[in-house]
Amino acid sequence: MYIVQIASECAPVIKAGGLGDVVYGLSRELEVRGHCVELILPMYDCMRYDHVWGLHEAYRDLSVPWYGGAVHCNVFCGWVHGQLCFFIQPNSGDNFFNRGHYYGATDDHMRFAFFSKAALEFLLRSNKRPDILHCHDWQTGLVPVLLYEMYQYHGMGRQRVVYTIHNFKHQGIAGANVLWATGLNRESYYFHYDRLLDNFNPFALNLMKGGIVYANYVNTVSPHHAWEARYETVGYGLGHTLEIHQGKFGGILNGIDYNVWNPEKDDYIPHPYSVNDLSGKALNKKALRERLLLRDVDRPLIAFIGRLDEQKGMHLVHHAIYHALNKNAQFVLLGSATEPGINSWFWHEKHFLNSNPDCHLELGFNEELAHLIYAGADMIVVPSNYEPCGLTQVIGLQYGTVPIVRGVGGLVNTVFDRDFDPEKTPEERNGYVFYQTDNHALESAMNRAMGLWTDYPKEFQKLVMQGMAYDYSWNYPGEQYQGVYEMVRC
Ligand SMILES: Nc1ncnc2c1ncn2[C@@H]1O[C@H](COP(=O)(O)OP(=O)(O)O[C@H]2O[C@H](CO)[C@@H](O)[C@H](O)[C@H]2O)[C@@H](O)[C@H]1O
Repeated sequence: MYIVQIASECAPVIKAGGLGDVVYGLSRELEVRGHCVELILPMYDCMRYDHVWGLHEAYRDLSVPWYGGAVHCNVFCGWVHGQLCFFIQPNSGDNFFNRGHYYGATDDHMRFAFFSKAALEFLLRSNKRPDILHCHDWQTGLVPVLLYEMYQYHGMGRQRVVYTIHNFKHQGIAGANVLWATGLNRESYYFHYDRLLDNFNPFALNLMKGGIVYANYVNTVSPHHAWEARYETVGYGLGHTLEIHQGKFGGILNGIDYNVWNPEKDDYIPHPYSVNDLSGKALNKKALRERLLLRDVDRPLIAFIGRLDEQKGMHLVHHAIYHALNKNAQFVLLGSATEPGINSWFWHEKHFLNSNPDCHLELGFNEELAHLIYAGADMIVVPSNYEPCGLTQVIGLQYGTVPIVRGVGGLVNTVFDRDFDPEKTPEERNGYVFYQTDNHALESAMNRAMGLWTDYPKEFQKLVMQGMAYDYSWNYPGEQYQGVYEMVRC
């Protein structure tokens, strides 16, 4: 099959979080399975150009209709660690992708509406006719709308869309100007409950809802979150829309790319190791301590890696730091916040804990340090409020770092409590799970993990090895996506 992924991120060239990992990892897996895969991405000024090989102009002066006129774009082409990618660079006074950041501008809905339109225009003009367009999150929710309402009449009648939702919280709320800019026009047609009208705001369009309504298949990134999105509040108002479209909605658990996340051949860690010989892990712990100026003592080291966002359970992350220190463990946090209140809160904590020899807070985005933390830590906490899939616990398992997670979303599908899991045998369990959102729930899970590390080190090592034995590669999810593509293709 010929598959084109249209997305706002692809690791490592454009990565704000897990979306980038998934777009890259899934594309590689599909290529290994013999499919032809291409990516269309925005050409941001701040992307990691050092991760693109052979960047060259592929299409000059692509004229993208926009409002009554057109925006002229150049399309560049290059390889991101073996993956062929097209980058769209608009030449307009709006400077859509020259903002010094990926997201967070007040006109994000216009930036990505433009990107969706430009991606389709590029496919049309360059005579590319993929079997499948795979779109991700609200940024590309307009692609199936434009395809079905416009582009199918220009010779793209055989293309089918799979739409993957990585986070229901951000839905792309827009006004009528999106319709006039993209040429969809007909306000009264689109401001309709059955189409793009937001389920709660009668004056707004919802781009993610458009993706759900118009795509041929819709999924989120774990089976449990697919259930939660329909029946609990984490669908952020789209539960009823999912209910209406339940026949084409499901959950496919993410994988991780074992060529990127593999302690046996990770270039970012000084001491490779494997489940058969864990001695390198202890050396990485030492290297991590040296790098972050932590003292080298016989204590467990607990980590948190992730966006500092309300989604990730910030009050519990905060409590985990102090509870670990109270219990004579060490704590390392790597994260960045876009929300100013959370940002200043954690900068305050960082200053407060700066001279503590058992704790380090690294505020910012640092891919290389993330690898060393996964390799050097003993445990990783993921106390999320909600979590569509979660990659940090899965990467943790692969690196022999025991996850301590809250039992929500994809965390339920990937982590099985060592002491209490109702379905897994003791030999199949791989971490610790708590359910409530209060400090005591987190403490009880952390205490059980730290207790095992301190009092029963052999048992702890067994748990580490059981976690490393899990296969969370793209192999199985790749097969599932392939099945979905086959189901919807013409
Ligand atoms: N400061 C930092 N420095 C370096 N690396 C950092 C970092 N902060 C995060 N990362 C990395 O970014 C990724 C984050 O993965 P998550 O699963 O937490 O994704 P996120 O919540 O962004 O995305 C959403 O999409 C993904 C993919 O579908 C879902 O798993 C998830 O539940 C959903 O919320 C990991 O690779 C992690 O190592």
